[in-house]
Amino acid sequence: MGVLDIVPAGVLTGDETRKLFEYAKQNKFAIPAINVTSSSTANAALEAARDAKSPIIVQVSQGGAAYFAGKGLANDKQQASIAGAVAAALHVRTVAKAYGVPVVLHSDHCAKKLLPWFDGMLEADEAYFKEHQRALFSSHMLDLSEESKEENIAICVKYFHRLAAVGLFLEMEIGITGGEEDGVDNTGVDNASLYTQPEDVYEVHEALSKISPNFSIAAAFGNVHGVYKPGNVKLHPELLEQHQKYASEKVAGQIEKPLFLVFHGGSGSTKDEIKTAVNNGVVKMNVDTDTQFAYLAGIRNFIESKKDYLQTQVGNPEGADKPNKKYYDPRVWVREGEKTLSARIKEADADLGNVDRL
Ligand SMILES: O=C(CO)COP(=O)(O)O
Ligand SMILES: O=C[C@H](O)COP(=O)(O)O
Ligand SMILES: [Zn+2]
Ligand SMILES: [Zn+2]
Repeated sequence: MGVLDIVPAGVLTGDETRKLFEYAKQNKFAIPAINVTSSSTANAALEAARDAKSPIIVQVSQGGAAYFAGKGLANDKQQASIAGAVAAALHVRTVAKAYGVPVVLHSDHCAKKLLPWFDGMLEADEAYFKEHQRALFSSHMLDLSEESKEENIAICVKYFHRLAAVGLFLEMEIGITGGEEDGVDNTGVDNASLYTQPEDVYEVHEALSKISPNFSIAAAFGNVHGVYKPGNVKLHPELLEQHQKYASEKVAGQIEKPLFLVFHGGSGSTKDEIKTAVNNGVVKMNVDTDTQFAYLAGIRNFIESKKDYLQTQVGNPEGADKPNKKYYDPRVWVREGEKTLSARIKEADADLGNVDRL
């Protein structure tokens, strides 16, 4: 019995996403969520999943989606971020089945000021639903963690009705992820808000579970975006156990771990931290900074080692008349980045226990 006995290959619906997360939680593994910015990075993520024989989450941030559409486009009304998110989704949809793996197609953090981006994606989901009886994406994230708890939950509830109507899964954030995301600078936030309280997590669960079971919670446990030298913010994945216990008691102990939890800021985390998080019901871990660095590594190494083949179109150490086309063709050097990116994703799969899961 494996994941493909539960959900199909290709892009999953919200219901299928929940079934996948339920299976992952029961079997104590989690799925990496990789931020992609192009068809090249998306393909590398799918390739890693195929090689690891595992499901994958492919996601776009607001800035990543704008990049997908093209940095030359205006984005004053989020038009590039909307078009890029749709383009990324259609690309992944078109090729996912060929890789033979289940894919959760997701959008990353959306703060209050970026809601027009969310609205645009949701309109695309609703249009796609009319034609195909399923939404374009599997899932979206709302991140109202900068607002009051009341407003955060109220906005999530409002949107969750609309998401549920077209079978979408929702990820929400309560407590703040430190570091930076989409121009929201959380480097100086108060330390307490980096660690969410069990009562607050349960309040979210209570409000959202009345609408649909298809949601997850990114509760903060000292998470930080980016990789920095060790500082005073410490990751405490052991705190997540309290959220599960508190929620379990509230639902009269019918389920041991009622919550689907999400781990933001996966880059730079230790294997032990990841293991503890997964044991406490984390089903999704976001990795961006480490995969950005991994994509660079293959390209950088290629450019350095082939330096003398990349200065002129004709002429290299093998002869003044030798053509260099097979070195400067982007399919050669970008491919090197795809290989190192794919390798880093497979490392995340191993850390999360997401290997040989099909
Ligand atoms: O949480 C993330 C995306 O939402 C990724 O964080 P890192 O860049 O620290 O891996
Ligand atoms: O939110 C964190 C993700 O790493 C997205 O980052 P980004 O906004 O630079 O694309
Ligand atoms: Zn946030
Ligand atoms: Zn994040």
